[in-house]
Parts: sequence; structure tokens; C-alpha cells
Amino acid sequence: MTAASNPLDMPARFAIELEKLDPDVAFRASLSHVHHTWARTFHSRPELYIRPQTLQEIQKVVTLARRMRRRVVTVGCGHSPSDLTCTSAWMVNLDDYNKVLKVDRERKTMTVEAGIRMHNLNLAAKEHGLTMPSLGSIDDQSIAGAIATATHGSSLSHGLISESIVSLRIVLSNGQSVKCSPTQSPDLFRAALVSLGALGIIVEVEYQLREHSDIEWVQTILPIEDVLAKWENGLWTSDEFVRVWWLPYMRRAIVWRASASTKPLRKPEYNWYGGAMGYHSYHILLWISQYVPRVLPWVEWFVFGMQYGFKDGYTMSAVEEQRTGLLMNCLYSQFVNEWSIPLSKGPEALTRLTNWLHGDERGSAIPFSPKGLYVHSPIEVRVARPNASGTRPYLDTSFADTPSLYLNATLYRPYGQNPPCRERYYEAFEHLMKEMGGRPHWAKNFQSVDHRYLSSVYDTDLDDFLRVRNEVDPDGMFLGAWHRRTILPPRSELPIFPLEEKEVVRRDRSTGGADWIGQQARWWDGGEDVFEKKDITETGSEESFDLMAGAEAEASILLESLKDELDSPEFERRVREGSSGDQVFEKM
Ligand SMILES: Cc1cc2nc3c(=O)[nH]c(=O)nc-3n(C[C@H](O)[C@H](O)[C@H](O)COP(=O)(O)OP(=O)(O)OC[C@H]3O[C@@H](n4cnc5c(N)ncnc54)[C@H](O)[C@@H]3O)c2cc1C
Ligand SMILES: O=C1O[C@H](CO)[C@@H](O)[C@@H]1O
Repeated sequence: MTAASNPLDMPARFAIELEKLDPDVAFRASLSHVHHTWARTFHSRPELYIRPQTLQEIQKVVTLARRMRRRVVTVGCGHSPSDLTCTSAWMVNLDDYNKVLKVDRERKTMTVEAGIRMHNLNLAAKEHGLTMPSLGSIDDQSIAGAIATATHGSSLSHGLISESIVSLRIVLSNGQSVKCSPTQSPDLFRAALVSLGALGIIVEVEYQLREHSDIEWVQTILPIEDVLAKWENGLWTSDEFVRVWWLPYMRRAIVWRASASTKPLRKPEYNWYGGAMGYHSYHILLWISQYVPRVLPWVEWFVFGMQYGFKDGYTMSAVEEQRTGLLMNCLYSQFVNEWSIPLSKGPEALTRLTNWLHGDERGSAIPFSPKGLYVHSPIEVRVARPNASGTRPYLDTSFADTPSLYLNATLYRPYGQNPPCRERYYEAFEHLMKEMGGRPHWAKNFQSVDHRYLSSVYDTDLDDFLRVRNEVDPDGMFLGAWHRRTILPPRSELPIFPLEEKEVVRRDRSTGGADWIGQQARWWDGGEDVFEKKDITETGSEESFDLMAGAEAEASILLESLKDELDSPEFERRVREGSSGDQVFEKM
């Protein structure tokens, strides 16, 4: 172990605990990984970044973390733009645990290691004439990461991506690997289907596929009045997949629809603006709007006119494989704030939001001033039907008894810069969503949600999720600041867990995004061991939290000690390249 490569030396006890475990099971960790979200909205530096390749290696990590009293975050490919995957403790990534384990062609199911990316899952499925029944905008996510935050596509014939999970296997904080399904540990299964990384490490997924197919998609630009007129009359049922991009300033919308097709594959007609020219000119215009926000309505008109047509009714179409035809270019780094509300409330929500963006605070009944506020468009409008698998995840963001509408207020971060309008836009947007009983997309950049609000919209499902979660992870090995801020009650009602990690420093980076530093209720082993020294038996007593306050002092000292490194060109390079630093111990 070369401590020299890392100012945060591993404590002496680490080597002792490691030696107690089977040396033939590798421990593949690096000391200097820099984690960042896909959008580079958050960066954090785990004490250890571990890339296991077998189930035994994963179990070894959990056992060691438990003995070293460390929190564990499992990261897929970091596409969640919030601080959900930030940690200063131990980070596990399953990119090297990504094999296809079994294909049952008759049942059309495939069992895979949980680190597999959905793109590769679908490629493997295609070899057997199969495909995933639905997809969202991209397929880069790990299958475990995608289901963990209730990832969805846009179809009234499909629910969440996790709806096609037949069974899964999860390594719990006691190191046991448990298989669960609708008939095996059904409670654990319902919690694990949307786990927020808070239950354990999902290691295997059995996925229900369907016959491989192509789709023909057609997109048309229309006045929003036409779209609203069709809302209950076929807009969402004309095809298997339908999604809408809402252009609030032009009061128009792009309707994209697709259904299975046996026609010959056909690319969309060439649009010179649709490639690099459009990408870079839009990016530059968004950058200009950072300084002159009032150009944004013009930018919407120009960019979407060039891309989708200036005249109503302009149509483009193509025939593609479903596994690629459902995907889209999500362009630039972005904040995304997406909520689900009952589909029936869509016209009211979109009309009020559009009017608010046009400056009509009173008429929109959104009590925040829209004065001087300009936002990026489009607003993404998608749908899902209620879970039809018979086993509904406790934290299913779609509604159980009515079709769901997902509204996504995307704000781009041109060249990594935060847009000036985010706080007020999202304040107003979330006010409207909450008024309609909305549920925030777990992965995204919502900012005004706590346990009290989530209890009001998830009712006993949130209680059931937390019951199962606390049973299988009583020390909070898989809990961090994000969970405490959202799904967990305040510390006064539910004491901090022995291994729960707290955010102690969040520092904006000059190059965009934020550095996130956390600390657990106990001090790193270099300092005093609060749980042994003060014999704090019940979890989360005041003292331990006060010590957390002490941890703030400690963390600002830590930040000072790290400041030079965090601002160093070397760290910038690693952030830019997303390098995982040097592999320190390969086989322990
Ligand atoms: C460009 C872009 C497009 C997107 N498109 C869509 C879309 O169309 N629809 C939609 O709904 N969402 C969409 N998302 C959101 C995305 O699907 C979610 O953020 C998803 O969780 C990311 O998957 P990931 O593998 O990157 O997981 P991460 O972001 O790395 O992790 C997400 C959560 O999963 C947990 N996790 C990861 N692996 C495991 C594991 N093996 N065991 C237990 N927990 C685990 C993590 O701890 C964390 O809590 C998009 C995001 C981006 C950046
Ligand atoms: O998070 C997401 O980003 C894209 C929009 O860029 C959207 O489709 C997805 O849910």
C-alpha cells in the first residue's frame, strides 16, 4: 500500500482487517479516484474507489467496510446529476462486473451482472433476437443504476424500466447475497426495484425482454393548442411511444411518436443543421444567453426552427432498430428537474407554466416573479402507465391508479457554467408540481423536497421502503447526506446511523460544478474513535451528531489541506479525464 500517493492515508487497522480476509479474493481499489457526475455538477473524492470483478470480491468489500466502519456508495456511470453518488468514504463501481450470465430464449429473459450498461445488455439481447421493451433517452446507464432511480421512457404501454425486472440479487450490509423476486423476499424485492443505492449492492438482474423489433418514428412541430386539443383524444395513444418537447416561448411543441415497424430501415432526411453545426451554434448561443438571458426566446425560435422546421406541420421520420431509435442526443451538461403528476393535470400544468414564463404571474397562479427570468427550452413531456407487473416498487415515481405525466425542466450548463435562472425557475416549477401532488425524479436536481413532503405523496410506501431498508442495513452503511435530506426523517425523529455519511462541505469550483466533501459520524481511524471511546450505544445520540459538528471543523481543515490539491492542474486533469488515479493494490 503506497500511502505516499495519497494524503488521506488508510488507517493502520485497514491492513490488519484486510489480512483477516481470504487473500485469494482480490481487493481492487485505488486511493486517488476523482468521481464526478456525467454533467460534472458534482465532484467527490472517495477514500477508496473499488472495482470488483466477482461476487466474492463484492462481498469482501462489504465485509471490510463493515469492519472498518465505512459507508459504501455504489456508482453506475454517474448519470444522476445530483449529489446522490457523492462520498468521501468508499465507492464501488461494477463496470468490471458486467457479464451476461444466462439467456432463456423461451421465457425471453436474460440474467446479467448488474454493472452491465443497458447499451450492451440490448446488444447481447439482439444476438438472441430480443430487445428491452422500453428505453429512456439514452442507454449508457448501468442496469442497476438505471432502475435505482426509477428511470423511465415515454409510453402508455410501459411503466418504469424496472418493471421488466423478473428477479435480482443483492449483497446486503452483512455480506450476504440474497436473491429476491415477487415470490422470494417480496418486500426486499419491492424496495430493491427502486433502491436509491440505499439497501445494498445489486449484483445480478434477471430481465424480461421481448422480440427484437424496429420502429418507425415520426416527429411534427405543432401549435400547443393543437397538442392540448389532442391530449385526451389520441395524442398519447396513437403510437406505442410518444414524447413531446414543449417550446414555451413560441407556444409550439414537437410531437415525436413511434411504433413497431417491419418497413425497411430508413434514416431521417438529411438536415445540415442537425449535426455539428447545430450542436456547436446552439452551445454558443446558450453561452451568450448566460450574459444576455433575454435572447433565449429568440434562441428557441432559431434553433428549433432550424432543427425541426419553422412552419407548423413540418414532419420528419425514419425507421430504426428500437434499441437505438428510442434514443436521443441529450446535448450538453445540464440540470434536469423532472416530476411526475397525473396525466390528466398536464394541460393545466403546461398552460400555467407557459403563461408564467410569458410573465403572467397572477394568471398562472405561480406566486414567484417571472420578471427578467428567461429559461432554456424545451420542457420535456413524457408519459408512463401504472406498473402492470403486479409488483410495484415502493418508490415508484409513476402513479398506481392513473397514467403519469413526466415534466422535465431541463437547464443546460453551457461549457459547464450554471445558468443564472435556475433557483427561481425551479422554485416556481416545484411549487406548481407540488401543488399537483407531484413526485420528483429521484436522480434529478429537485431542490425543495424533504421527508415530510415525500410522505405526503408516497404515503405508506415510503414507510415500507424505510422499514425494509433499516432492517437490512441497520448501521446505515448505504446511507448518505442525500438520503437524510430527502427520504429519511430529520435526525430528531430518526437518529443518525452509525455509518451514515453527512455532507460537511460543498464548494463551487471555478470551472463549474461543486466539490462535495462528506464525513461519517465517526472520525477516520487516524483520530479518536467516538463509538468506542464514548461508548455511544444508541445510534445517533446528540453527542455523535455534535461530533459531526466537530467533523465540520475537521472537514474545513481537510478542505484546506485538500484545497491546493483540489485546485491543482493535476486534479483538474483527473476531473477532465475522469481518471481513476493509480491502481494501488491489485490483489490483497
Ligand atoms: C444524458 C442523460 C439522459 C437521461 N435520460 C433519462 C431518461 O430518459 N429517463 C429517465 O428516467 N432518466 C434519465 N436519466 C437519468 C438516469 O437514468 C439516472 O440518473 C440513472 O440512475 C443513472 O444510471 P447510472 O448507472 O449512471 O447510475 P448512477 O447515477 O451512478 O447511480 C444512481 C443510483 O443507483 C445506485 N446504484 C448504482 N449501481 C448500483 C448497484 N449495483 N446496486 C445498488 N445501487 C446502485 C447509486 O448508488 C445511486 O443511488 C438521464 C440522465 C442523463 C445524464
Ligand atoms: O435526464 C434526462 O436528460 C434528458 C434531457 O436532456 C432527458 O431525456 C432525460 O430524462
